[in-house]
Amino acid sequence: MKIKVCGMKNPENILALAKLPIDYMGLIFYPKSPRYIQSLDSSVLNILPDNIDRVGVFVNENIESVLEQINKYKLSVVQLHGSEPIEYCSAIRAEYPNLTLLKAFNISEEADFFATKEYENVCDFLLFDTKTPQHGGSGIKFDWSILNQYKGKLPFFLSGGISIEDVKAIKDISHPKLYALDLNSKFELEPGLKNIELLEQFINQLKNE
Ligand SMILES: O=C(O)c1ccccc1NCC(=O)[C@H](O)[C@H](O)COP(=O)(O)O
Repeated sequence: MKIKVCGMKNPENILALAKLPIDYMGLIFYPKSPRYIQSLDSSVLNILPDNIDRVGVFVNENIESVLEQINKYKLSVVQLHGSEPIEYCSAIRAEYPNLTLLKAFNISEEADFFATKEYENVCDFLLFDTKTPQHGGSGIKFDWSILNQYKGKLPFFLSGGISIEDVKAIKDISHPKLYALDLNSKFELEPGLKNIELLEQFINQLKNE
């Protein structure tokens, strides 16, 4: 199972996180988020090893700005966390054919999976997060039993309030399309500052115990 840690913005914290066996590091380009990276110097990311993908998280951002940030931060993954339509995804895909596109869906009931179907041909992954007004970073879990109703072809990231307490429940999920876990606010000392030891503990419990 792959691991994404989202909402990084502190240079020392990024440096420390880069030493953990994670697969994706998320940077939030949404000004209303307390994890908004604002003016992070992009050279801070030079220390990231090649095996950690840089994910840019955007919420209904204008496409020009997304393209600009892809260039500036050398993003290899774009996570669209708002209500971006198919055409929006296609426009980004047309500019960056090799970019990995991740479309987030806020889930509260089975019917929320219906809308994922039309994204199958333009995105690489889905991300299922909890439905809340602030789009993401809520620290709230949705009912994971609903996942059984997801029959789509794209693999997904599981997101929304995942904590160290959830290791067993995660190991019990047998969905064939579960690809990665997305960790965020339940591993923070403050918004945007991760507790590296707690993350390490989670990863060890998930992978070794
Ligand atoms: O984290 C945020 O502040 C955020 C705000 C607006 C849109 C997306 C945001 N985060 C994106 C993520 O991928 C988070 O990891 C995901 O929402 C889960 O967060 P959490 O519930 O805190 O584990």
